[in-house]
Amino acid sequence: MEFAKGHGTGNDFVIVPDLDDALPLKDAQVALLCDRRFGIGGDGLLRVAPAEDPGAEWFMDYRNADGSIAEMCGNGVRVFARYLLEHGLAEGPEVPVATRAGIKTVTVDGDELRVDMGAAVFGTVSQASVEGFTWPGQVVSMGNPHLVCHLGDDAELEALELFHQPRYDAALFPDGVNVEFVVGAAPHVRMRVHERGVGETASCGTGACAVGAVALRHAGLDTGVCRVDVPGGTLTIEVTDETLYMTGPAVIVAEGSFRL
Ligand SMILES: N[C@@H](CCC[C@H](N)C(=O)O)C(=O)O
Repeated sequence: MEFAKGHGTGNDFVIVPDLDDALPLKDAQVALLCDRRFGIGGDGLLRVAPAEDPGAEWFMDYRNADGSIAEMCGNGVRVFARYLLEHGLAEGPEVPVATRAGIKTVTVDGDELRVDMGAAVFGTVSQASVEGFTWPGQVVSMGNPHLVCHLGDDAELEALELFHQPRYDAALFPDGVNVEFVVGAAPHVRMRVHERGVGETASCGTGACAVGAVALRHAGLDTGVCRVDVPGGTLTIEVTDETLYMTGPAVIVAEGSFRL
């Protein structure tokens, strides 16, 4: 089986080209491919399959490292577009990608890629707990679910123990949730994230979108730009009247074959 490996701000993915849609991967196969000791290793897997939607040629079949399906992956869609561009499967500068959360258009922006992610949808206020500490959290949908919690300072963010899934209101999130922990205020915030179906990762694109949108809203801004630092780098979030753009790097680091 051919594969490639890529990452966006340290959020890494196994890429499986399945151009004839002949390789529907089972959960256990995805988990093996993403295993860092027994497989290739990745926070998730991107299967490149033909799109059914006429607005895009390719569908990003995104799976979390545990094999579970998620609606959307912000770093993944940039890495997916980079793969298409490098393999002559798309021409650019605009690359429409079909996802479970609709078509996302990725645009080449110098060395980086900019994605029209669609507007953030704000929900209720809930809470998340880690090791007996509880923070209020803003619910945000970027196609997939997020809970954005603000912490007091950098020391509190550094000290956070994210080996385990933060506790959350399971009635509100029956399918689980990605939890972001943030310090700072717009136009510049820092975050760590615990991803549903993965664990703590070096970055989460949809999480950074949710965090940037919340930071701008806290600053009383309906539109604007917010820099979001993640452990693996920096993503830039721009909120306009119509939509939300995320800009950041995406690189392919390896290609090879794997015995499944
Ligand atoms: N890392 C991703 C998000 C991947 C999906 C997430 N774990 C979920 O289950 O919703 C990103 O860059 O957005």
